[in-house]
Amino acid sequence: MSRLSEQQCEACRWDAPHVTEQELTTFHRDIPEWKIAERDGIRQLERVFTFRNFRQALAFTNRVGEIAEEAGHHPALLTEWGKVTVTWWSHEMKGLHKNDFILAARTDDVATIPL
Ligand SMILES: C[C@H](O)[C@H](O)[C@H]1CNC2=NC(N)=NC(=O)C2=N1
Repeated sequence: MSRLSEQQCEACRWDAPHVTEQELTTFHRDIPEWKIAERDGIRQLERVFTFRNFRQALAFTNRVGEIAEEAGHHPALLTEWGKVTVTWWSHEMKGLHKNDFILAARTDDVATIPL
């Protein structure tokens, strides 16, 4: 199987399958820095990225915005001085779909490109 970040997102509908516990464990190995959080009974992937200042945090936020628009799948982004909190989940299905792991892996990829 190719790396998670290179896999394609599938159309995500409210009745799409949530990741199984086994898939979750497997996919998580590709994105070990991401925390699996639960808010209001909805599982989410969350990671905090740190930067030297607000401008860099904002530039990274926009990069994540670009990959989200390309995929038609959108995260919650909290941009602060020197840090961005990125949270992925599938709103329509109220949980985690493989798409979230793919986008988390792509987020890690864009974070390695110098700003
Ligand atoms: C119509 C449109 O494709 C949907 O509303 C998309 C947009 N982006 C989305 N992003 C995420 N993370 N979850 C969704 O369920 C979702 N739905």
